[in-house]
Amino acid sequence: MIKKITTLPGDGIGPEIVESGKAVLQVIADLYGHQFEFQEGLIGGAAIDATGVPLPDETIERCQSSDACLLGAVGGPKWDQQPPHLRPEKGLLAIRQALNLYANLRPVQALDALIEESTLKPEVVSGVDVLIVRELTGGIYFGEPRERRTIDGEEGVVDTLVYKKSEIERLLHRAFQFAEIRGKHVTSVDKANVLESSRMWRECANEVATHYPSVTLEHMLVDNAAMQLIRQPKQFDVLVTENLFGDILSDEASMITGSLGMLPSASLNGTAFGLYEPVHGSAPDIAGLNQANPLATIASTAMLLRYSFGLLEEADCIEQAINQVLLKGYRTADLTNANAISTEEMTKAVIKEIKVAIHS
Ligand SMILES: NC(=O)c1ccc[n+]([C@@H]2O[C@H](COP(=O)([O-])OP(=O)(O)OC[C@H]3O[C@@H](n4cnc5c(N)ncnc54)[C@H](O)[C@@H]3O)[C@@H](O)[C@H]2O)c1
Ligand SMILES: CC(C)[C@H](C(=O)O)[C@@H](O)C(=O)O
Ligand SMILES: [Mg+2]
Repeated sequence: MIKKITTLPGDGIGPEIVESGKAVLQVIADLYGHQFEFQEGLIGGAAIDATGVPLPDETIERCQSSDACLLGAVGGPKWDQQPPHLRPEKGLLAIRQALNLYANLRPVQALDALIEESTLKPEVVSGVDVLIVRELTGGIYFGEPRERRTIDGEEGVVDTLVYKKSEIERLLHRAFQFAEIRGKHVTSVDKANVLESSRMWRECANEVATHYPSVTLEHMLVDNAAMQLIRQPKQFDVLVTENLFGDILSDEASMITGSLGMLPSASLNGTAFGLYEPVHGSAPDIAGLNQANPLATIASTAMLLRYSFGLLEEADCIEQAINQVLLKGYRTADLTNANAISTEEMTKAVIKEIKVAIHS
């Protein structure tokens, strides 16, 4: 099987962690007899520096002509003062929109090996398995107008939250479909006590729920959800929400796992194609130091194999290898204060476990 993968390293720690993900994919290809063809694309600050724009057309074309993409992260202080259309983050938003990647899966699993590293109590964390399904191509991230303007004679600003009903419904269907094969419970998170968009979201959730009789639906206001995620995360199975709420809640939920460096994601558009990336950003504070935790990116490659290539055994193999290295006590600096290993060492440790698993 020949599959084309476009890597988009981006900025900060992006190139380091994408290198890790690529190395793991290559080992899987070698050991299982697959052929993965890699090509690279420019995005974010790296693209701005090289071409003047955060998402060159060539990058979109490369992604469109591949079976899946693996992205590192974009952004950094170097570009923070740029106008909006010349910011690295614009490249990320634009690729999500160009490829119609509306469904963003952000699984949050508490691994037994990291129970002690979580900021929450072991009994609260143990066994947590939440799938956050975040809407990724609509909402306040993309609505127009968005501008500075004079309001009542003074300097003001406008951002706009827009959703079409069909955009909400297609995402909710995905969430319910995942719940059907998981814990059969959907928590739809909104701010229906204030926002009209949330009131429509709630109506859509109620309607979509009628198509999935085996799944229970609960509505939760986002402020309460932020608290409940920390108080009792095991009450959640699938948590579905709009773009901005999903962004914030997933970073919060990462602390259940012990580190933001542990959270993978898949961005899907309803076809087999997907873009896979860690939930975290470009971590400018540790960029280039070989300190970043590569496990979120490596876990994203497992999602890539599962969702875009249907390679379930291979995906499981990567996830088990991650578990094994953590059980053996390997930790990058985000997970320990003592005896931290480097990005490269962690990557090698995972690859070694994959090889051991396949040869045993
Ligand atoms: N998907 C993306 O490309 C993405 C996501 C979030 C933020 N960003 C961008 O990244 C830049 C920095 O943002 P930020 O500092 O708010 O968030 P961040 O996620 O980059 O970093 C937050 C903190 O977590 C740490 N961290 C993140 N990933 C880590 C890893 N793999 N291993 C170890 N530690 C890790 C960082 O060192 C930092 O202390 C900004 O320009 C932001 O816009 C990009
Ligand atoms: C960098 C930023 C645009 C992005 C987002 O808000 O979606 C990031 O925080 C993420 O979670 O992928
Ligand atoms: Mg985010």
